[in-house]
Amino acid sequence: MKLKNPPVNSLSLEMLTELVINLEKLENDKAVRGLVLTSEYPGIFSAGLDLMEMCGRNPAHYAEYWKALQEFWLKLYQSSLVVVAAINGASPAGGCLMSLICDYRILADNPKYTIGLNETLLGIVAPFWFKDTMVNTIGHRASERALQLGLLFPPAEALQVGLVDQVVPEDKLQSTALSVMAQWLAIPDHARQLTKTMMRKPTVDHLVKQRDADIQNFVSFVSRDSIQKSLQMYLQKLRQKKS
Ligand SMILES: CCCCC/C=C\C/C=C\CC/C=C/CC(=O)SCCNC(=O)CCNC(=O)[C@H](O)C(C)(C)COP(=O)(O)OP(=O)(O)OC[C@H]1O[C@@H](n2cnc3c(N)ncnc32)[C@H](O)[C@@H]1OP(=O)(O)O
Repeated sequence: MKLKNPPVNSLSLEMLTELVINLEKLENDKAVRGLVLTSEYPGIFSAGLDLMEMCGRNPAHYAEYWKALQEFWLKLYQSSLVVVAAINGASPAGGCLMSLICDYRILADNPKYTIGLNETLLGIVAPFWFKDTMVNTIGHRASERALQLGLLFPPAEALQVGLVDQVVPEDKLQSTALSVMAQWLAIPDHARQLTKTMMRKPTVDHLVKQRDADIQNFVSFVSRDSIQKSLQMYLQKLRQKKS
């Protein structure tokens, strides 16, 4: 599956909705057992959540957006397919989250392709289920440091901390993803799927129990004037970078 939402594959409401529909189609197709997630645009895997969905909108919109993001996370995290992320570009915040919920992550070796949950740099806070997903991958201490500092790791550091499973030359990314997929598909589906469900259930249950409260938290947090100001300033900085 190739992410395709120019210019930076930000996760807009429309993009999240399409991703969920496509995932459902693949899940229901008996001929499909695995999925490689990559970007149509080498250089950018995904810029994460679409900041335009979180700026200057009304509470009903924020609630709808957050629910769509939860839905996407729940679908992909619980997918019965083998999901391999072939990360061919920068992968900040929601882009990193999307990689973390795959079964295996391969990052192309390019110093520009940084990955991490950098929410604090925007003056916002990664919600508990982003944090849980990261802790499940790299452990508590490394997550605490990475989350507080909003670290974006270049490939060698991402590998060292365990945020990705492999770093490979850019021209070997897709072929490596296919050989990793072959290795995972050699395991009987039912045994692998039950194991995945068992490993992920506590994290899934945590969000499912708190879903409505989490939406309310997001809406009231993002509606604050101070948060709106931080997001606007961040967007301005991104735009000024060009000039
Ligand atoms: C205790 C209480 C707790 C309560 C908690 C409750 C709830 C939690 C609340 C909030 C949590 C919300 C979580 C958010 C997670 C996120 O994902 S936020 C998004 C973070 N993303 C980023 O920081 C990435 C920003 N982008 C970049 O760094 C770069 O764009 C890039 C991806 C590295 C690409 O660089 P490049 O040089 O190629 O492109 P440009 O920078 O020139 O960008 C082109 C164009 O795209 C716009 N843009 C970039 N990123 C985004 C984005 N994420 N959303 C929307 N638009 C984006 C950029 O502004 C440019 O636009 P243009 O100038 O109009 O062309």
